[in-house]
Order: sequence, then structure tokens, then C-alpha cells
Amino acid sequence: MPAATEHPGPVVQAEHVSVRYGSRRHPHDALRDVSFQVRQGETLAVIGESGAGKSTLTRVVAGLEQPTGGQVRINGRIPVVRSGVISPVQIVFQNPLLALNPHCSVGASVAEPLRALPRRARAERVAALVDAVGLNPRRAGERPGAFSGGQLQRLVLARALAAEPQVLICDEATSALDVSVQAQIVNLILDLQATQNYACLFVTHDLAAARVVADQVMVLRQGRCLELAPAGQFFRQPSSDYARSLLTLSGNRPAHAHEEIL
Ligand SMILES: Nc1ncnc2c1ncn2[C@@H]1O[C@H](COP(=O)(O)OP(=O)(O)OP(=O)(O)O)[C@@H](O)[C@H]1O
Repeated sequence: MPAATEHPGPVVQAEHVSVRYGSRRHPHDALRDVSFQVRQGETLAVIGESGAGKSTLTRVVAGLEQPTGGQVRINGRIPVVRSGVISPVQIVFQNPLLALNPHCSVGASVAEPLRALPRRARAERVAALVDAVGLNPRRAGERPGAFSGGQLQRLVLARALAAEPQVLICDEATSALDVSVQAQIVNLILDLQATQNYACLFVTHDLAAARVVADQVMVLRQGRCLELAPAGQFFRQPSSDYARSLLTLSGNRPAHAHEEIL
């Protein structure tokens, strides 16, 4: 089912978001005046080196943390995590083994957001979700230990989709996987977006993956948005020296104007 939205504007609206840690005498700005928008069915790749503020941004968009300045709205509402309420923002983290309970069947984990459904409908939905991420629904009774890293990340995605998210945050979701499996998961995230229509924040160090998934690219550095641009423009002609050097160092050199990209 496509992600529901009654809100006519962008799904994610971040306006002048700042997050300050530390004390008054020794403040540390993890995010400074960051603004962006992500529409339904679109992906924003968030790129930045370690400490740039990517995880802080993820937490603020998910409502796990409130900003000290500015605001984030998800379909017009300030996100707040409440126990027992399924969040419209779902996060897929780097390590799928940590995300799934090793003592439960993977089917039970996928079913977590579906507690309100009657038993039979829940089992049918779990089977459909496991199938949608490319695994055999007959394996839903097995424990996480019986699956590979890539298969586990597929199951984490299935659980996120069970919540029918309006926003999916992939926080380095492919970084811990083998290179060949990374490509499969990136393609799966894209394929599922085509049917589920979620807005996606794709947080990554991997510029090659960003190039595949992104509609927009944002470069964070020391908590600031150094660059925010449509993906085609960013990969063709980044505006900052920093982004240019990131592209060159990663082997994703900026394309010449006459070259086809994407
Ligand atoms: N709870 C906290 N208290 C104090 N400082 C924090 C806190 N969380 C993050 N920071 C600091 O804020 C800055 C941004 O951290 P953040 O984890 O968002 O960066 P990141 O881009 O996700 O880095 P990485 O790629 O290494 O995960 C860092 O300097 C970090 O040390």
C-alpha cells in the first residue's frame, strides 16, 4: 500500500534545524541551521564524513530527539516517538543482526508493527512482506541465525515496511554488507519505493550508492549543510571544493558536461 499522506506539501520539511550539545560554556553544535525538503517517492542522499552530524539528523527526523533550534515536520506534524504508537518514520540501521531479536522467529519480528491485526491477517501480511523483499515466506519461522547478512537486512526492510512508513531512513544500511549484496539491497530499496512511495533519507559514505538512489544530495560538514542539490547537478558539477574532492577520492569523479550520468 502506498505511504499515506493527506498533506499536500513535502513529506519531510526541515527548517533551520540546529542541535547543540555540551554545556553553555562549552557548546558543541552537531547541526547548524540545516534546511531541506523531501517529497513522497523521492530520496535525499545525506553524505558526510564521520562526525558531520548525519546520525543526529536521523534522530531528529525520526522524532527520537528534538532540535534545539528550528523544526522538522513529517507531513506537517512534528515527529515525536511515543510508546505503543507506530512511527511514520522507520529506520534501517547498519547492522541487521542487532535489529532483530535472535530468540524470536524472523516472522515474529516482521510482525511487530502489525499487532493490531487479527492473527490470520497478520500471518498473511508477514508472508506478503517477506515475499516482497525476495525471501521465501516459508522461512518466516526460522531464527535470525539461519540467514545471511543480506537476507537479514531484507527482513529488517520487511519489518520497516510493515509499519507502512511515510519516511524510510536508511542509515548506512548497506555499509556492513558484501559489495555484491550492497547493490541488491540498494536496488531493493529503490524497487520497494516505487510501490510503497515512501520518502527516503539515504545516509551513506558510499557515493556510488548515493548516485544510484538519490534525487537530491546533501553534503553535511561539521554540522552545516555545505551543499544541497539535485543529484544530476551534484554529480555533474558539485559546487564546493569539498564535495569535488569527496567525489574524486571515491572514484566518482565529477562528470564532464557532455557525459551522461545516472
Ligand atoms: N549525545 C551527544 N552528546 C554530545 N555530543 C554528541 C552527541 N551525539 C553526537 N555528538 C557529537 O555531534 C557531532 C555529530 O555526531 P553524529 O553522530 O551525528 O555524526 P555522524 O555524521 O553520524 O558520524 P558517524 O558517521 O561517525 O556516525 C559529533 O561531533 C559528535 O561527537
